Amino acid sequence: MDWNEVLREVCVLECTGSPIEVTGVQYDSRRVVRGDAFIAMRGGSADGNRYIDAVIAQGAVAVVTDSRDAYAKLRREHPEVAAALVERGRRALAEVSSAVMGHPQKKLALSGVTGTNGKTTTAFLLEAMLRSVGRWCVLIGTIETHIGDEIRVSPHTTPESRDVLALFADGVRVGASEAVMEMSSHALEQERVWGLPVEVAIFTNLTQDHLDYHGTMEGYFAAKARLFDGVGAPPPRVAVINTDDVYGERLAAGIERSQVVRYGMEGKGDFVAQDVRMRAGETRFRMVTPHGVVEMRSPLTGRVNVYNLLGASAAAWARGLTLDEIARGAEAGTQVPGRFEVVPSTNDVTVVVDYAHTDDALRNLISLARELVKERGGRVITLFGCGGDRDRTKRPRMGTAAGEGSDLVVLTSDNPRSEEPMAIIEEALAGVKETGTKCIVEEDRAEAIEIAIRAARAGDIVLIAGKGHEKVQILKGGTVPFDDVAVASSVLKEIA
Ligand SMILES: CC(=O)N[C@H]1[C@@H](OP(=O)(O)OP(=O)(O)OC[C@H]2O[C@@H](n3ccc(=O)[nH]c3=O)[C@H](O)[C@@H]2O)O[C@H](CO)[C@@H](O)[C@@H]1O[C@H](C)C(=O)N[C@@H](C)C(=O)N[C@H](CCC(=O)O)C(=O)O
Ligand SMILES: Nc1ncnc2c1ncn2[C@@H]1O[C@H](COP(=O)(O)OP(=O)(O)OP(=O)(O)O)[C@@H](O)[C@H]1O
Ligand SMILES: N[C@H](CCC[C@H](N)C(=O)O)C(=O)O
Ligand SMILES: [Mg+2]
Repeated sequence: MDWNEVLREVCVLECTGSPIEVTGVQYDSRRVVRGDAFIAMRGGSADGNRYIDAVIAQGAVAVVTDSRDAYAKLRREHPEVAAALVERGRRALAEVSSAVMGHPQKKLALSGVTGTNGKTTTAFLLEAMLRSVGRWCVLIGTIETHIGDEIRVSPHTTPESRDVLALFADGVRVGASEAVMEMSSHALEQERVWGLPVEVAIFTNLTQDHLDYHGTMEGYFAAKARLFDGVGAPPPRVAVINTDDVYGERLAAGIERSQVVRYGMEGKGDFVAQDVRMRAGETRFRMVTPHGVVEMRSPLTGRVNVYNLLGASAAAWARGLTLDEIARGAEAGTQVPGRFEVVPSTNDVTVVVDYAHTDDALRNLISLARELVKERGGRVITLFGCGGDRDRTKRPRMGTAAGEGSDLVVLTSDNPRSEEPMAIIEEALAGVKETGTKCIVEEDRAEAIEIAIRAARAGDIVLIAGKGHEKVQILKGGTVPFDDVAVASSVLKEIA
């Protein structure tokens, strides 16, 4: 595409260079090939401007930067390359990518999901509902990316705008008409979603996480709330909000330019669940809405999934589905990998792998487990760890949450990343100790899983929390394959 045409759509402060053709866009020097435009972005650990010489050597024909120094150097040393100076690199990345890729975001109806917990599950459910009426979707989120029937690995929950737009373009090529995307607080803050026209925005809840990045709960809330203002795009047409959540209620009260649809279980919303009946592998409830009442049935387990079903249903309604279609789609929504996933076994111990990695999620998970073992008089054994290079203040809180509801806690590692595993464990242990619950510490996660399962008696439930679908353990020395379900499964076979 003609570079001057591209620049017409970008907020440019200054530019130089003769007309050229660009064939692609990259923000990571390692991915640049001949004919690309490179957008240099300054980040927390690297500076794209440092790679400008390298990308030119690799064949980049245009370079965009928000650094005046880098721009001046470019003009001096590489006059043959088209250069543009912009206010903000990430915004330019979205604008350039959109122009080069032919604005794929305009060809899809986009639903965006944000909140601390439940984004992945809600997105999967909404996709299932849309698919059940024959609409082809692009799904972007933590576990995997779907382009219609094709499944790809997700490097991030919410990728950079360039990658989102490339996935949208692939979706359009295979006939997708809808996109469903998780929008993490990191992505909203960094404007990875700049210029995406969100049709329906969903807010699931807000509880403590990621304070290492956002500083305070107010900062974290402000990042999530940006989805509802529109990030380089108009506000969403419909805002679907869990108003049982205090932050959700605050958010809803401040919205003026979108249609607000409230959901919850406490009777005051538009989409409300009544008469909830739950057991392992099945949840039923009556969904009362301004448009009628429908019986809902889902293979997902637990109260948190009632919320996820309500949010997805309200969004599906906003996308034009009838209540009967929504109920059929909910029934078709299958197990989300690593979310209350029961490990198959012939033992009379139930082992569940779940992605709970905040104190709120742990509390919900443990109270659900407690309800399930109540009748058979079983105990709840909870295994967890806390991520390294992530919010340290949530560690003791997670410890307390695990200790309060469980009969036995097994404390271990969960992606220590650059940190010392035992130092993370100590911080979480302080929280468990406050509760007085017995706690076994075992740094090695595979050993810890074995200890937890071997400690269980008939009728008990073992919760393996924090890693869910993840297939690796990230350690200082490198990343190694690791799969909670596979490890638990082999222990269960050994003791069968
Ligand atoms: C804190 C955070 O969000 N960091 C992300 C962010 O980093 P950054 O802006 O600091 O960028 P940087 O790594 O310093 O690099 C600056 C620029 O130099 C470029 N570069 C860098 C090296 C090189 O050799 N060549 C090169 O061109 C990079 O591509 C980038 O354009 O942008 C980078 C490029 O996209 C991401 O890789 C990086 O994710 C890091 C690894 C990360 O761990 N992110 C997590 C916290 C995250 O984003 N998580 C949320 C979900 C959280 C949840 O599930 O609750 C997510 O949306 O995935
Ligand atoms: N609506 C909810 N409210 C509270 N907790 C929930 C809810 N839905 C799921 N959970 C808990 O949170 C865990 C993660 O769920 P899910 O993956 O759907 O959330 P997420 O917001 O996508 O998380 P992440 O930000 O890490 O990608 C689940 O395994 C479960 O323990
Ligand atoms: N995607 C989230 C949750 C990861 C959960 C846990 N497994 C961890 O590594 O902390 C994050 O990157 O913070
Ligand atoms: Mg997710």
